[in-house]
Amino acid sequence: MSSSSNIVWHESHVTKEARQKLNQHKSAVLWFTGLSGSGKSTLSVAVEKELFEKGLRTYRLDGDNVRHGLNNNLGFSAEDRTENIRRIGEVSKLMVDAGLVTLTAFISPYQADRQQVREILAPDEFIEVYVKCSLETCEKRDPKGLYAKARAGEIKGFTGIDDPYEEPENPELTVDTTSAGLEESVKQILQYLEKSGYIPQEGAAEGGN
Ligand SMILES: Nc1ncnc2c1ncn2[C@@H]1O[C@H](COP(=O)(O)OS(=O)(=O)O)[C@@H](OP(=O)(O)O)[C@H]1O
Ligand SMILES: Nc1ncnc2c1ncn2[C@@H]1O[C@H](COP(=O)(O)OP(=O)(O)O)[C@@H](O)[C@H]1O
Repeated sequence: MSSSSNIVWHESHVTKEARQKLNQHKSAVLWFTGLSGSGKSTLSVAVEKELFEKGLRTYRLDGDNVRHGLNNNLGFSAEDRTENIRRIGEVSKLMVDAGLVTLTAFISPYQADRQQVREILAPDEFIEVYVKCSLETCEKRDPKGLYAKARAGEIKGFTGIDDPYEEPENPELTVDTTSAGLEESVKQILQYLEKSGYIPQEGAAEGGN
């Protein structure tokens, strides 16, 4: 809920549609959600690289550039996670307005918070990608050694250990990284984006009808 009053939205002459036309592609958010270690960062980096090389205008938001800056006053309580996701949702919306394909990589453990982000965007602007991975596999990977710390009681309220993760109810896409390798998962996401008209079909003639 906004606490500001007497604020009037100032329309820009350069619209989102004009920016999309200039960029020659739709703008949207690819919202990666999943447990720590499921592969959100790895996948978003790899997918962004592919999109960038195809000539799309992209930007990636993840913990390093958000929790160390914009959200450096937030921790991991339920309230702080909700505020974290709310701000990231609003920043993503601005980026979509700027014509970018935006990729976000946050645990975003609560269904209601993800739904809230979905609702501030148009239906085809929010693509929820559930990076599904068993806790057992995430814990085995433990790329930052945080599961070991959580199990040892050195981190309290760690997602999947003693804090909840609510699985997406109706994601646009689920990639199961327990069984699939990185290349296969990237391919699955790119195929979805092609099929849904966000990027040109592989092999389609350039400038064709
Ligand atoms: N308590 C607790 N629970 C979960 N994760 C923790 C915690 N403390 C620190 N970390 C590290 O912070 C990263 C998750 O930050 P997010 O901003 O994605 O979290 S959230 O969406 O607000 O829940 C997460 O990074 P990823 O491993 O990339 O998911 C962890 O490295
Ligand atoms: N299919 C896959 N997709 C993404 N990462 C994978 C996959 N298979 C194995 N991995 C590995 O899992 C780890 C995931 O770590 P990371 O991307 O930091 O996860 P998160 O951002 O969700 O915490 C990396 O070491 C990555 O190489």
